[in-house]
Amino acid sequence: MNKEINERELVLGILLEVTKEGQKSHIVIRSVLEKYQYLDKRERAFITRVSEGTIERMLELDYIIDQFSKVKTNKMKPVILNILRSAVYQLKYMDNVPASAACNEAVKLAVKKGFGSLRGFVNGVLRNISRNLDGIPYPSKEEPLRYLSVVYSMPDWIVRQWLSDYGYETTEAILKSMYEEHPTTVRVNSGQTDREALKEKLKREGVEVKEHPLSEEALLISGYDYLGSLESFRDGDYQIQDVSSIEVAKCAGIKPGDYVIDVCAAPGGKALHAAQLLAGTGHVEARDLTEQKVELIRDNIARMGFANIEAVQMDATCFDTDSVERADVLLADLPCSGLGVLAKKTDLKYNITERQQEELVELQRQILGVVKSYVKPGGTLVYSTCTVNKKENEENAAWFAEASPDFALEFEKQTLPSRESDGFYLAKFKRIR
Ligand SMILES: C[S@@+](CC[C@H](N)C(=O)[O-])C[C@H]1O[C@@H](n2cnc3c(N)ncnc32)[C@H](O)[C@@H]1O
Repeated sequence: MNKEINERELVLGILLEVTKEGQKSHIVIRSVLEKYQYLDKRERAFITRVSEGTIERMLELDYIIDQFSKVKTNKMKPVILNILRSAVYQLKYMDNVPASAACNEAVKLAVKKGFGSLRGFVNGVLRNISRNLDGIPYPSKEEPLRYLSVVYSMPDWIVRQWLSDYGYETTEAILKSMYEEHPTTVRVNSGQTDREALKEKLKREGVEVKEHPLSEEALLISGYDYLGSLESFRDGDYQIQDVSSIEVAKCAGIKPGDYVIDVCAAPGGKALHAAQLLAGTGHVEARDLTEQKVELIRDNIARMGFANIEAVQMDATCFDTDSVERADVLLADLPCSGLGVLAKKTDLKYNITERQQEELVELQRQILGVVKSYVKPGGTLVYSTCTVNKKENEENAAWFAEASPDFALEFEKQTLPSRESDGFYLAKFKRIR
């Protein structure tokens, strides 16, 4: 590659943008790969793997560095800290990178970035870690919170909440699943094609494709560059949607001719599924807060080619008199802390706080309190989130049932994150009078 800027320097730039500027990692990585189009496949894969891996394992990497450095990570200059982090990631998790290369390249990069005086420090810390990789003193399992937080690089407050909600074994299973491979799940647009035909079409496009073990409507795809380059995607043969989220429209009991309102619909996964289940009848109103979000829904409607759905800009916290008792089915897939999709959104765990979670619980209650009157007597309300914790999920459903005697909880389901599925929660309510 062009030797003026090498792949480790690009990784450093990505890490600095994510950790210092608070940018989202997948966006920063994508824009670097777009800017440096001339990179070959191997270099692109290296940049993606080291950047994503370093961010994903950041708490563990900092813990390791702190075991071997007199200057602690919270006192280090961001450039040096991020050079060390990505080098330790290569040492610990990338067998195909020789230890000498990880150390030497880190030292060279520190010098190139104007930290020549720290050359000995960077070299010393990394050689020391490299020599002792197999004997790193991790926290003891006797301290489950600290142990799980360091080993799975998860902020304390999230581990504490999961331990309290689900116990040790389940918490560790959730944390482990974050590090398994997660191919993309797509829901087949059955109005237009079927699973067999779509499988063949995807294979012809060079995509690796498997049937989803948990859903007859879904396929697992991988090995593609980006979705927009696939004709099958542009043709609207499928929609990206996790199996857990496919359950929402499925469980809602949608019948031909129904009026469906989705109050938080962008980018449109569940609303489009509802439109598909209506098979050309009825109507879906897919709402979201901003025009920008509504545009995303419109793009997907156009791509999937449904005529029985429209996207509308509307704030779900504001009462809409025209909607009162209008909906046979109301979907309330509300903004949430997203703890069920941390495997896919690597940096979210460092950005979401317990305080924000509390605010989200309030927002969820506020929205539910407003939109419940849009449900017809006898109609259905499905509350869902892509998160994993009782406050936003079971406790909110219990609050809603208590505060709304005209609604009865029919069932609720918490799906925990796993290889095959995101973490997801849904509660189905019937309006009984
Ligand atoms: C979990 S996402 C919805 C995902 C969508 N249901 C799907 O299946 O593709 C939550 C959505 O709520 C929207 N939102 C947040 N606050 C809102 C509000 N006050 N009114 C309407 N939508 C809101 C966000 O813009 C976001 O698109």
